[in-house]
Amino acid sequence: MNIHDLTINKLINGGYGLGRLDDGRAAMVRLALPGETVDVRIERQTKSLVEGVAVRVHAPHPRRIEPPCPYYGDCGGCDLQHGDYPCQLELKKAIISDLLQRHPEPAVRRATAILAEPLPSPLAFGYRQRIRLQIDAHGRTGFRRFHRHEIVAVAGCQIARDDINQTLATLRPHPAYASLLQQTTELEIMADPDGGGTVCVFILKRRPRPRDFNQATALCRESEIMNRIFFAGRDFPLTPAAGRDPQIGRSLSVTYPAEPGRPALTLGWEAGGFCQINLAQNRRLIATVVDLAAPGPEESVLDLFCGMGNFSIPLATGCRRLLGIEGQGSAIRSARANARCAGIDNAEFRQAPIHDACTQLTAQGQPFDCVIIDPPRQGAPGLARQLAALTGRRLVYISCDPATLCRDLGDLIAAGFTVRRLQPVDMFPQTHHIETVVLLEKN
Ligand SMILES: C[S@@+](CC[C@H](N)C(=O)[O-])C[C@H]1O[C@@H](n2cnc3c(N)ncnc32)[C@H](O)[C@@H]1O
Repeated sequence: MNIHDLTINKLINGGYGLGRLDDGRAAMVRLALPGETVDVRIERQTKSLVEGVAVRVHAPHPRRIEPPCPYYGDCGGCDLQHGDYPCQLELKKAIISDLLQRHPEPAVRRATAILAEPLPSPLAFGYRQRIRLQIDAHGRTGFRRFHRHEIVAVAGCQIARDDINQTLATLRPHPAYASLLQQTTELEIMADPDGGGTVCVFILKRRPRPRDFNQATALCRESEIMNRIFFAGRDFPLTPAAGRDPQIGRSLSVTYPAEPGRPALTLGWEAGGFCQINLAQNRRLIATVVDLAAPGPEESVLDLFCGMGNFSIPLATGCRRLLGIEGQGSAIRSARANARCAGIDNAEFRQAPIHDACTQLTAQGQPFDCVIIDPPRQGAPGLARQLAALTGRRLVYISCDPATLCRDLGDLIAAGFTVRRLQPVDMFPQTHHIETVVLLEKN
């Protein structure tokens, strides 16, 4: 069933256009823009809510464009490609602003006044450092449809870096590739900027057999751009399968050249481990975090959810002492290696669940001048009081979900913080996702 002539009032978190039906129900509509009048194909509905997708636009937004990707609308990925890039930035700011304004805590609502313009990404397409393709029962590779298990087969991805698309193009005609895909559920292709090529991880249905290793070796020999192949699976760890170099190292790395006021920076991480997806924009994200944290040479810094030391390494060069905490063992190994490579000897990295580590540090009663927190999408529920106890002066919160950020800001304000700066950083062009860096100070 379709809805006709629905007016979209605004875009909300998740990238949905919000409208209201004559019967009073709210309608959340994908692929629409504010102010548009659209026909909607209903995908789900309840007594109070209808969800669907815009199938026809009668009165287009002035910044609506023809999406360049042939899979747009089918693939569940880029849900803002129908707006030009400046329009996407405006919409992302409006989404954060709307969430702040609807918060029950007046101090969160007041923070809307200091919400800065989002920092645009240097690249609006071709920026993703890695993609994860799903493999269907016929050995086709693709991305999932929106909220569906079904796969949309793709030959490439316009938001991925060129070297990733080139890798995919060289793999596709190869019989060894088709054969490996029969045993594969997911394929991750990632760029290794310093290594000058790409790395593939085949997630296998079962433990690898000698024939799989032979096929991986054949693929590496044929492809000029792919440096290394790994196998991984549910019941076995990341396993080197083939590589140009007989010593198949696990690390990938990026080097950012020196800029005025910022020394050169090399960051490495292990294949399959976390790194920010948009490496060019990551340089700006790091600069934003360092500028807001502004650690003095006599200050101590606590970096929670530190990963491979993305913020810890540049922060440690400007402070007396840094402690980084992170749950993933491979990330901690990389953080220690990154510190060694940068000649840093004032940073310590501990592998621990964040809540446990915060409880322990709070009990020790030694606050840090500055605390950095970069949690996953779920945010940091239940940590506000501990963060208040652990923070001497400044807290820098890096968030990839404005809804959980606003919830946590309410708790942090109640725990004794004031919001001083709110800087969105666009790490994910063409999608509704937005990173926000927030500076809070202890009252
Ligand atoms: C958004 S990433 C940020 C990593 C790093 N700050 C960066 O910029 O690359 C979140 C990190 O938190 C880690 N993590 C998630 N939940 C955790 C938990 N409960 N305890 C410890 N670490 C956790 C993940 O392994 C991941 O490295």
